[in-house]
This record gives sequence, structure tokens and C-alpha cells, in this order.
Amino acid sequence: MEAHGERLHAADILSQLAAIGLEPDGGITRLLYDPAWRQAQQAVARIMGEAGLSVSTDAIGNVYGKLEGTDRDAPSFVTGSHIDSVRFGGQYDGALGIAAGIAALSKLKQSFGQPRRTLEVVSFCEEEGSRFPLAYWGSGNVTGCKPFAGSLEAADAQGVSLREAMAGAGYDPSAHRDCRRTDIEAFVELHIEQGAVLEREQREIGIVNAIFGQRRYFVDVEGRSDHAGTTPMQMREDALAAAAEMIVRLRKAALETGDGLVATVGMLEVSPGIANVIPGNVRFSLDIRHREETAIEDFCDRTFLSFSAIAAQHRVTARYTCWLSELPSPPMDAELRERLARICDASGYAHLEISSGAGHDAGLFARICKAAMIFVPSRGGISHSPLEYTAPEEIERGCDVLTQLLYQLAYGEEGL
Ligand SMILES: NC(=O)N[C@H](N)C(=O)O
Ligand SMILES: [Zn+2]
Ligand SMILES: [Zn+2]
Repeated sequence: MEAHGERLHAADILSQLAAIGLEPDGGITRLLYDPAWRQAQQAVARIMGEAGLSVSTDAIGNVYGKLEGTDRDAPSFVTGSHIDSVRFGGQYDGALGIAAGIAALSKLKQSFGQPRRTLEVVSFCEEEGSRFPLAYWGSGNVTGCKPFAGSLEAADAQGVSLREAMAGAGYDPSAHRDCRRTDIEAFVELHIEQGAVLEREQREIGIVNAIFGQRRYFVDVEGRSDHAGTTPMQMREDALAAAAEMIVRLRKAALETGDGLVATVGMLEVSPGIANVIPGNVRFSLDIRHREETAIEDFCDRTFLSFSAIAAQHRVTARYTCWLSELPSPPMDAELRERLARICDASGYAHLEISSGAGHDAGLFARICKAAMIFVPSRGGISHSPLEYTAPEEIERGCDVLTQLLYQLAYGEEGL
């Protein structure tokens, strides 16, 4: 599809966003409601406005750009992704889907004017779970899929509650349920693959069929702080020694389980964290994923049994707190997947069906409406890292597929 006049490119929007939250040593950190996050959402709103979309922000900071259709009463077709990042993340995760959505709507408006059906692009405020012990704060509230009971009291690593962070960013903490939307017919998300399948199989586009489930826990190991020089090895209640054994056991169990199950410890806090003191307390994170809930359940049960046995051997205790339990998504919409495959075939883009080990906002939408995901390749399969990279021409192909699908849906014509 070619547009007339000056074209807005997703890669250019992405570079503007990539300058926001950039760490001095590389990587991007944009955490929910922090200054970089605010700056990024303001930039998104500005770019949406410049693209000729009508811009609005909901009660928790999700930013929408709308291209209203002539059929005002019909539900919308929505595209987009999340603006937040992990700490020291890459510039493509989340932001690409927003940039692609703005570029797609801009191009459609420029080329074809007002659609019959309303199109929207959304920049979700939070998906990663990297500041507070909750995730999908954006799409979870919009879809109404997440109970978020007690979530406003959740605290970040500095002890700031979500309630305080929201108020500090200018949002009314009690209004988060006002964000719910029931007028969306389909949600389409373009995202980097974050894995190496497309690259390995030499395909340009991934059409996602399903998204894995995941659980995240805190494991708190409690022992006793004591003197590193005077406490005999047999008398110690060393929380770190126990935690280290648990982590090694976890990796071994995940490898033995196989079948695509993955288990990760990405965060470890040791207290008091002094060279000549036996650690009395350790907290570490646990992230477990699989395509089937029963496999996750079974693995967690076995893991905690083995952790408790290790704790007993070390005369320490272990507590397990689950703060995210995301079921595997329902399948992505079959008709949208077929449309995407036809678009790729007609455009000469090599494609394949793929499942996602990463969680996505689209997984929540699949519970309330039609949902689809378009993946573009990630170089070396690397993501959640400053090394994340997708080439401009790969971005263009992904955008083209997204634009064609939105055209079919909103302008009611097939086969561009
Ligand atoms: N796309 C992602 O990286 N999503 C999630 N935050 C995750 O899978 O951890
Ligand atoms: Zn991510
Ligand atoms: Zn993401």
C-alpha cells in the first residue's frame, strides 16, 4: 500500500520514543508513572495528534488515538501495545506496536480518509510488571480481565505504593475501573518476536496462534544473621546458601521437565548483604511459563515441595507469594489469522504460525473479543536487553501487514 504525501514511519516514531528513558550506559527504563514514563506518554499523545488522530487519556494513563468511523455506533478495531519497559530493556518491546499503530492509522487516514468503522491505537500504560508486583495494569483494566483486588497498595522496591505513584503522576487512584471498554470488536497487536524462530526459519512475519501462561512468585527465605568468622558451618541458618541450592534445583527440574517449560530467577535480594555476616534473609523472584496451565501447576507444586525440603536441611523457612498468575491465552482469532496469512501471501512475505512464550496485552483481549498478533523478527532472538534489534525493513513489512488488516476491517474492502 502506498500513501500520498509525507509518510509517517513507525521506525521514526520509535526512534523518538527510544530517546525517552535512555540509561547512561544503554538500555531503556520506563517504569509505570515514573518521569520517563510520563514523558513517553506525552510524546505518544503529541505524535498521535500530529498524525491527525483525536487523542484522549483514560483514568490510569492509557493513551488513545482515534480515527472515527462513519458508523459511529459500531464497536472499534483497536491496535497498540505497551509503553513501559523492563529495567535496562530494549527500544522495540511494546513501543514498536504503538509506533506501528500510529503509522498505520496515519497512512490509512492520508490515503483513504474517514473509515466506515472506528480505528484506534492505544499506548497501554503498563504490561511488564517491572515496577510494582502486578502486570497488565493497562490492558487488565481496559478488558476488565484482572481483579486487581488490593492492587493500589502494592509497593515498588522503594516502598512507594501504586496509589501514591498514580496520584503523583496526576491520576485518581480510585478511578481505575472506569477504564473498562466493552465497545471493542477486535484488538490487533504488532510486537517483536523476542525469540529466534522467525530468524531461524527465515520468515518475515509471525502470525501468533496462542500465548503461554505464566506465574510469578516471590520466594522469601528466612534464616538467621550471624558472625561469618565464629559460627561453625554446621550451626548456620544461612538463607543465601539455601536459596542458592533452590535456584540450582529449579534449573535442573526445568531442564528435566522439558516440553517448552521455562523457569527463571531474575531478582535476588540478600540481607543484610555484608561480606562478614551470614545472610539472614533472601528474597528471590520466580517466573514459570508453559503453554498449559496444568504443567505450570504441577511444576510449581513439585518446585515448592523440593524448596521446602532444602529449607529444612538448612534450618531456614521458605514462603511463597504468587503475585501474577496468567492463564494461557485462548487461541488468537482464526478468521483474523487467516486474513493475516492471505495478506502475507499476497504481499510476498514469508510467514509462519507461532506461539508466544512472552505474555502480551493481546492475550487478555482474546478473553473478551477477537484478537490477533503480528510478530516481526528479533535479531538473535534477543529481547529485554539493550541488544534488542529489528531492522527497519522488517518493521516496514510488519506495519504493512497491520495496515492492510486494519484497512480490510475498517474500510470494508478486501484484497489491497
Ligand atoms: N512481551 C513481554 O515481554 N511481555 C511480558 N512482560 C513478559 O513476557 O514478561
Ligand atoms: Zn517485555
Ligand atoms: Zn512487550
